[in-house]
This record gives sequence, structure tokens and C-alpha cells, in this order.
Amino acid sequence: MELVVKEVATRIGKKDIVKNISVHVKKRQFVGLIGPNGCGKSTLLKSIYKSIMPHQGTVLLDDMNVLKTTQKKISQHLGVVSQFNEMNFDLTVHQMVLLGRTPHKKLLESDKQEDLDIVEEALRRTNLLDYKDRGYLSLSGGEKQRVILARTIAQQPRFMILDEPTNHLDIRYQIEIISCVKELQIGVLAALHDLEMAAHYCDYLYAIKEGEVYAQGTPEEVLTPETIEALYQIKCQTYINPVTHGLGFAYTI
Ligand SMILES: Nc1ncnc2c1ncn2[C@@H]1O[C@H](COP(=O)(O)OP(=O)(O)OP(=O)(O)O)[C@@H](O)[C@H]1O
Repeated sequence: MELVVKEVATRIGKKDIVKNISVHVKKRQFVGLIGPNGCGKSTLLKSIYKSIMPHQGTVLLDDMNVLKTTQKKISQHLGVVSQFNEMNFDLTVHQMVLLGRTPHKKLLESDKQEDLDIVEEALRRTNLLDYKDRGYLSLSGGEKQRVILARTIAQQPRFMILDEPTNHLDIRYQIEIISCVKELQIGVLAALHDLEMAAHYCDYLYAIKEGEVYAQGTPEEVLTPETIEALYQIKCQTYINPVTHGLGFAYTI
């Protein structure tokens, strides 16, 4: 699916947090949002998946006008993995991932073999098959994050929004999670803090500063020392990382 966000603006209280932002994610593109803490990445993503209602702009997923569509219908196409996934009641990992099937079901419809097969495949892709009977609340932060990704994969979305999906993860799982999403070959819009990951995985980047698009383009176009210094108020040099052969970054304050 293709995502077209046009001139979205969002205010929280009296503060303009997202100011007239437009974003385009073409079919199967992996597009990143970067920018310092508090610049408005999460608020923009929440405005796109309608967890916050923007006061201006339109959001189209193919021909679906997201801001005018019910959450259930949106969830049949759009999956979201966000930073905070606390819950107060305990389910097993299997039950949590099965919840991903809910948008595709009628009220009280029971689980079919097809749903169980989809859940099994999502657990396999996220390396969670051995965890399936564990209680969700007993898991570490990183394990919980993988369960949320598995639940989102089981939802079989045609577009995914990731809000700092690798927040709790050690470096190996950071790579595994992003690679796993990349393998789905669907459109993705992801807020990422790790610039090397953004350079490696993203086809296109939007750099956000104070609620506006400060720069956009391919990672090579956006991730220049000048742009990084302006975004994060640091000194920066870029180099070719000898291990990944991608862009590397050296910083100091
Ligand atoms: N519910 C809220 N009430 C008041 N202010 C809010 C609320 N949600 C967000 N903000 C403010 O909006 C600004 C943007 O926050 P947002 O979470 O979108 O930034 P971000 O770029 O995702 O940051 P981070 O990288 O730290 O996650 C921040 O100053 C934040 O304090």
C-alpha cells in the first residue's frame, strides 16, 4: 500500500507539535523519520494512525481516507508497533499474538485453523516459538517488543508504522526486528533513533525538527554532517563503516 500524508498539523493543548508535514511512502518502500527527542515524530505517527486527531491535513492509504475511517477497518490494513506496550492483565505469548487476528473477525467469531497457522508463522518469524506458553508480563522489555511485532505480523497488515520499535532491544535484536519487518516487503514508516540503522535500512528519510520537515531525501542526501549537526546540536563526522560498508557516524558535543 502507498501512504500519502498531506499537510498534517497537530496541536496538543495550545502547542503546535506537528506543523504542516507531508510524507509519501511508495509501495514497499521503507521510509524513516529521524530527529531529536521531542521534535514531534511520535505525534506525527499517532496523527497518521489516528490515535491523535490532527486539526488539519489528510492521510491516504491507497484510496482509504484514514482520518474518516473506523479503527477496525484501518486495522485490517495498517499495523502499528509503538514504544510503550504495558498492559495490566496477563496473557500468554500465544494469546497475545492471536489478538492480532481480531480486526479480521466478526464479534465473538472463534479462531479458525487459518488463524492459528498465521500466529505460528508470526511466532516463527520473530523467534518466539519457544516462548509461546510464557506469560507476557514475565517477559523482558525486548521480548515483549518482539511479541508486539509478532502480533502485528499476525494482523497481516499491508502497511506498517513503527515508532522506535527497537527501544528496549539489544543490538542483535535491533537488527533482527528491522530485518524481519523489511522481509515482509510492505510499505513501512518508521521513527528511528539509530542513524546507522536508518542509513542501512531506509530507502528514503524525513528529518524532523521542531515539528517541521527540515530535510528529506535518500539517506546519503539527508545524513550529512551539516544536517546532523543542525538537528541534534552536536559535532559530527561521517565515514564508511568498515563492517557494514554503509554510512557510519562519529559524534561529540
Ligand atoms: N499528551 C501530551 N501532552 C502534552 N505534551 C505532549 C503530549 N504528547 C506529546 N507532547 C509534547 O510534544 C512534543 C513532541 O513529542 P513527541 O513524542 O511527538 O516527540 P518525539 O520526536 O517522538 O520524541 P522522542 O524521540 O523523545 O520519542 C514534546 O515536546 C512532548 O512533550
